[in-house]
Order: sequence, then C-alpha cells, then structure tokens
Amino acid sequence: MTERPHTPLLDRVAGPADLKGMSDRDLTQLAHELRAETIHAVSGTGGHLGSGLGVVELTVALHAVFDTPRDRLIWDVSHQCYPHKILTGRRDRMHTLRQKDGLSGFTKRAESPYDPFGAAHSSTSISAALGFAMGRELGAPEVGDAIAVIGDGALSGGMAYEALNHAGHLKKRLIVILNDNEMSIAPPVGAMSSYLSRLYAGAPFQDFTTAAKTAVGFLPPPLQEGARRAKEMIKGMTVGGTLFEELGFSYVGPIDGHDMESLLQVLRTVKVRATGPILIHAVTQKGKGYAEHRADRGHATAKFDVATGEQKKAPSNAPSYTKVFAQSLIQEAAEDDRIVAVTAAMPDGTGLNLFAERFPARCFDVGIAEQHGVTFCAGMAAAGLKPFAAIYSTFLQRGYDQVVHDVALQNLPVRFAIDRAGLVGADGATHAGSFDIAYLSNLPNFTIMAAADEAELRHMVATAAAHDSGPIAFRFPRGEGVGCEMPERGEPLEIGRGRIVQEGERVAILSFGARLREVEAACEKLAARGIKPTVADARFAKPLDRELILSLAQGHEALITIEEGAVGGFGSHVAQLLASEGVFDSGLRFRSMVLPDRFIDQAGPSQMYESAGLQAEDIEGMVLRVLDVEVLERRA
Ligand SMILES: Cc1ncc(C[n+]2csc(CCOP(=O)(O)OP(=O)(O)O)c2C)c(N)n1
Ligand SMILES: CC(=O)[C@@H](O)[C@H](O)COP(=O)(O)O
Ligand SMILES: [Mg+2]
Repeated sequence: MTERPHTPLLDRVAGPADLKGMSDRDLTQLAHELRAETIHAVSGTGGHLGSGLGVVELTVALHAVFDTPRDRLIWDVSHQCYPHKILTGRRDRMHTLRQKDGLSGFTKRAESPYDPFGAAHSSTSISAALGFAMGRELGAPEVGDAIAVIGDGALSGGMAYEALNHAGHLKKRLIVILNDNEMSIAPPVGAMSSYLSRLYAGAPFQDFTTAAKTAVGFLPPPLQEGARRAKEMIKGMTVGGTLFEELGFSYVGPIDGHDMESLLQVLRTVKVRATGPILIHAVTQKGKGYAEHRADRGHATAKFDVATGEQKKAPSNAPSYTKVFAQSLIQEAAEDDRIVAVTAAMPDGTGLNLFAERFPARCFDVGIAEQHGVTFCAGMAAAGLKPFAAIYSTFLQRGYDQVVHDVALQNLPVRFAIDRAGLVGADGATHAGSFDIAYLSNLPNFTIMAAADEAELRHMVATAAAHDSGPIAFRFPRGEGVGCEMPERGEPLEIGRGRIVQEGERVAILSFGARLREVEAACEKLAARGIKPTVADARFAKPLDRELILSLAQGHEALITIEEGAVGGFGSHVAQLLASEGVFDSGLRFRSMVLPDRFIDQAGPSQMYESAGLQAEDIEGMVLRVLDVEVLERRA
C-alpha cells in the first residue's frame, strides 16, 4: 500500500457532525482529501473505485447540509459508498474492506447507523427512502429527511419507476439525487440514458428557462399564464426533467456534481424549501480524479499501485468459467443463427462482450432490467429464436416471476446461463448465488444442470443450444476453472444422465456442480484410511437420473449429496425420490450437504465455503461419521 495522503482536514473528522463547522472552502478542500484517501484505501484492498470517486463532493455536501443519521441517506447499489464510510467513522477499518470479518463493500444496517438501508442490488433506494419518508409522515419521531442517491444505470431498473410513480402520488417530501455519470458498469443503454443526456445537452436552455421564469414574473398577470405555458413547452421540448415533473417531482438541474458551491447551494435551498418529492439531477464523472479516462472508469479494481495504476492481480492458471461460457456460446452461435444472447447491464461480467464482438446484432444489453430481460427472452423464444439469458444467479432473483410466469408456465425454450453460482467471495451475502437450484428446480418443465468443471460447462452450453423442448438452465461458479482438459467443441449431454467419476464401496458421494473437486480432494484423504467412496457427478438436478440414484442407494450403506446451494435444491429432490421409492426403509444412511440456513458475509471464496462446511475436510468428516469410523476409532 502506498504512503498515506496528507489529509489535515479529514484527520479532524470523526463523523459528519465535524463537517457542520467547516466553511464552504474547507468543505471543498475536505473533498480533495477524501478523494485521495479513497484512492489510497482501495489501492490496498481492491473494490469498487470509480463510482465512489464520482460522488466525493456529493458525499461531503450531503453530510454537511443534512443531519445524518437522523436524515436517512440511502445509496443505490451502494458500491459508491466508500467515501461515505470514511466520513462516517469507518476510515480506520477501510483496510478490512470486503474481507472476512471486515467492512462490507456495500452499505449495511448492522455496520453503522449511517447505513439506514442495505443495498448491493440495484434500483432499490427510492423505494426504501419513500418508506422512511412515510415512516416520518406517520409519526416516527427519529426519522428526518429521506434522501436517495441513485445512479443513471440504476435508474434503468424498473422498480425505480415504481417508486417514482408512487412518490409522485403520495406527494410527501422526498429527496432523490440522480447521480448521472453516463456510465453503468459499461456505457449505459436505453432511452432513459439518452433522455438524460439531452437534459444537459440542452443545459443552456436551462439558463433560458430560468431567465424565462424570471421574465414571466414581470409580465402583467393575464399574460403570465400564456408565458408560463410557453416556457413549459420549450422546457418540455428540450430539457427540464419533464419526465420527472410529469411523475409529480420538482426537478432541479442539471447541476455540476463536482462543484461544491452549487451542490451546497442547491442542497441548502432544497432542505429549506422542498415540500414534496424533488429530484436533483447531478452530473458527475465516474472515476473522477483517478480513473475517469479509463474505459471502465475504474468500476471494479484489484489492489493497485497508486503511482502507476497497475493492478496486482493474482496469476491465473486456468480459464475463467465466464470465458469458457462465452467462447462455447460463440462456437454454438457460429453454427446456429437462431442463437441470441441477453445481458442485464453486465456485458463484461457475463462474457457477452466477447459474444457481441462476434455477433453484434444478436446480443442485447437490456440495462439493469432482469425482469424485462427474462420476458424479452421468452418473447424471442416464442418467435423461434434460441435466447441465452446470461444473468448472475443473484440477479436472476430479480426476474423470478418472469421465469415462472412467462417462461416455465409457457414451456418456452429460454436458456439460462447462470454465472456466479454459489458463494462469490468479496461481494458477500448480497451477491451469493445460493438459491437458484432451489428456486428453479421446483418449476415444472425446467431442465437444470450444474457444471463440475469448465469441460462440463462447454458440454452444457452445447446441450442448452440443442435443447429446444423447454426452458433449461446451467449454473457455474465465479472465477477460474480447475484447469482440466478442454474438448474442442461441446457435445450435447443426454438429458437427465449423470456420470460415475470413480467406483468405490460402502459410501457413495453424489455431487451436483463444482464441489466435485473438493469431493475428489476428500477422497484422497479417505484413501489413506482405506476408504474408497463411489463418486458420481449428477450433472442434472432436474430431471434427476433415477437409475443412477437408485443404484447408488441400493448398492451402498450410505449416500451423501453435495451442492453449492441452499436447502430445497438437488439434495432435497434426491431425498424426495428415495423416500417415495421407499429406499429408506432398507436402512440407507442419507446425508445432504448444502449451504447453511444463514447469510454468509464476505471473505475469500474458500473461507466462505469453510464457514459453510462444504470443503474437503467437511466431506471427509461426513464420510467418517456416516460410516461410524470416528466412533469406532474412539472406541478402539
Ligand atoms: C439488480 C442488479 N443488477 C445488476 C447489478 C450489477 N451492477 C452493479 S453496479 C451496476 C451499474 C450501476 O450503474 P449506476 O447506477 O449508474 O452507478 P455508477 O456505477 O455509475 O455510479 C450494475 C449493473 C446490480 N448491482 N443489481
Ligand atoms: C456492484 C456490483 O453489483 C457489480 O459490480 C458486481 O460486484 C460484479 O460482480 P463480479 O465482480 O462477480 O463481476
Ligand atoms: Mg452511472
């Protein structure tokens, strides 16, 4: 980590109360110091750098003008919250950011009273802020103002409009700050993004309409109405946030989100004068002061050298699952022009940026709009295309009703490429892909697969491309594969068929997904005790391979299932099958190893799986217990 920046003003800040006595000039200087501190801190931990750098002035101004934590400040996604955390008493813990037992990379209620609402999934801030505002209106004495800071990317999320619509209807005082940096993770997509650009493209008109507003005031009253309508028409035609005003908000902006003086002036005025919902449109630069010129604006970074900007990434010895997915899909799409692909604002994260380079007309970024993305795919499937929805497990939760109602119920052949399945590491509990097996395997018509390694993933992409008789999903973990031999091209798998990995005796371990490597590591340890389990890779959670499961159950004393998912998934369906076939009556010992029924905070992925009890030593222990070996050893 480079040497600490010189921050004399920031050193005097224990919390936002210390901003109250500062002059505007000091607050401007404080912002410079806060930006340097943010860069310094993230250089030592890695994390989301660009979005925080874009809101440094906004963070200082908000905490200077409003009375946090009584005034509730809610950050959308909250990946931009690092300056906020530094100002709210957590500067000395920033070196623990996104690490085991450290600070979360997002706002978190349990972490600080200055984090009134947790986030990480996008587009939730206005709804939450409106909830606080209504709490205040209904007499919650300790709630002051409710302030949501939402990015232009997050504003492409449907629930943001649901909240804007409701706020405009309720007409209660609510402050929404649109942090518009013309970036999502990638350049933003959508009509809203171009509308916002017009707002400040026409900014000179903003001055004009201000002048017009003043001029109207000098007209004799009978003419004022006509002049006012003329002003509205001009504003409506060009700038002026008409969309927001039509939704019942007062609109202020666009203002320069890095100009401390205008920020302070606008916020102080709004604080005194706002009576209903108001939207302040602040234009900022993502990555300001360090990464604003980078293509990704420094959205996410590993640890880095501040002087050179060089990231310190761990060397990789295997391709990432994401890259294998993208390359495999490109192979399939080259042979079948019905294949199209959809991402919800995560082109690079899902690897679809590679697909788009090859097939630009067949790749769609719908913005942060998973609900729309799923049903958009359903429509394309109904039209005879072969859509692949590439959506992280955790973000697919946002489109669940669309999965049930528009895809499963109509039995439409949408392919779901579910990346970041299982525990994901530094992003912590909000991003864990824990539930997709459970939330998909209970749906009729679905076929569910999980890749044990990158070779299996390639076969599963080919399987999904060939599978046209209904919805099919395949899941794979975040990060690198195991470095196994890769087939040139994927071969479609027989639907509902698993595979034996090693023959053994007494106990069978049936793995679904990428825990297989840990199972094999456990078997190496068990071999030293003369125990050789049978190991099988289920490949499918739906339809189950009945024949394989029943033969394993009938041919062993014990059967153990393992998966990178919560209860209610693969193991539950195996138990259901065994119970319905009366297999338990013959005394089979059955154990199902799943993620525990609790949220697991951020740590390294293997640390998280250790906490979850799904590592090789846990599997070894399970085998020993189920065979009573430990008990016998203790008695011996
Ligand atoms: C529901 C959901 N989908 C996708 C994401 C991934 N994601 C995190 S930040 C981000 C872009 C946010 O853009 P914006 O709101 O403009 O914030 P900025 O990074 O520009 O500050 C996306 C797509 C998410 N957090 N939540
Ligand atoms: C803030 C956010 O939600 C995304 O940036 C997410 O952190 C990306 O996750 P990956 O790093 O796994 O692509
Ligand atoms: Mg943005």
